[in-house]
Amino acid sequence: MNAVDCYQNSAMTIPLQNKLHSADTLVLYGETFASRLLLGTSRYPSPQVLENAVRSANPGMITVSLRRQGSATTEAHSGFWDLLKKMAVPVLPNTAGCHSPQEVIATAKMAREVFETDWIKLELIGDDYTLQPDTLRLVATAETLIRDGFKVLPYCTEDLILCQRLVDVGCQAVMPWAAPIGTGQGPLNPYALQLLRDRLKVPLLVDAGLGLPSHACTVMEWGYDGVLLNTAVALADDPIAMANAFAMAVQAGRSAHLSGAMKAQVSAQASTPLVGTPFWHQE
Ligand SMILES: CC(=O)[C@@H](O)[C@H](O)COP(=O)(O)O
Repeated sequence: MNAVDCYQNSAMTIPLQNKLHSADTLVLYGETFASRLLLGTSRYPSPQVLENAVRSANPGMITVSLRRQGSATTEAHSGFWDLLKKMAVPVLPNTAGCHSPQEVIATAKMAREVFETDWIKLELIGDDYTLQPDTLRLVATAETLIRDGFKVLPYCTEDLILCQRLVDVGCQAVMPWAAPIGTGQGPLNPYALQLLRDRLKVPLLVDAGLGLPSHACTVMEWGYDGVLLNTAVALADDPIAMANAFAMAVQAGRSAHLSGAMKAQVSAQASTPLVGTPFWHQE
């Protein structure tokens, strides 16, 4: 028995009856990832802080904007590409800043060459003020990319039918927002996000708008498979500590989800056992 298989304190060692939690990993398009937290690489105070935050979070993937970072061939940006390679975390290129399907497709193809990966986070912006995705053109764009061999992770709203259509055209995972990018407001529409989780069987990751570890923990408790976030870590006073806090929150939420939470009760239920009945037995 190893350390993962048991719970220990000074008085006793308790074998875990269910090993599900230790074996639990994020699987997307048949690939397994080390963590359910995906992290963005923008807006950090310095490359060193970015590197340390990534090490602190140990994310499953880091997402990178080809358009925002510029070409790896220009001297100004080559340090960033070197840093990405040094961190040795799988890269998820994104199409941030693209406003048309044509821009998205050209950017995705360029990213595939630069990063030598078929993964793409599909961002097709429909409104510059809210950075809301262009929901009307998203599905067809995703379909084009999938036909071209990309593993598409679409950033979308929490609309059930939109997400269903993305799955219908071949997206094996969907990434609804919690709130507009960079706002840190947390899940603004818990009803729709939970409904989505109930209705769709594919992996779902919340992408954008998370501001606190508790937001990440909450969506993981709902059964979301992962989260993608950037601003909440990059703009924290201590991004390295915050990266770790998010990593722990994601794990806590996942573990709580797998553990089966009690049902909330309307009225008080005595938790102090009656004499002679220390355990509750289901009939
Ligand atoms: C980096 C990236 O991909 C963002 O566009 C993403 O949506 C994260 O959003 P937040 O910065 O709100 O976490």
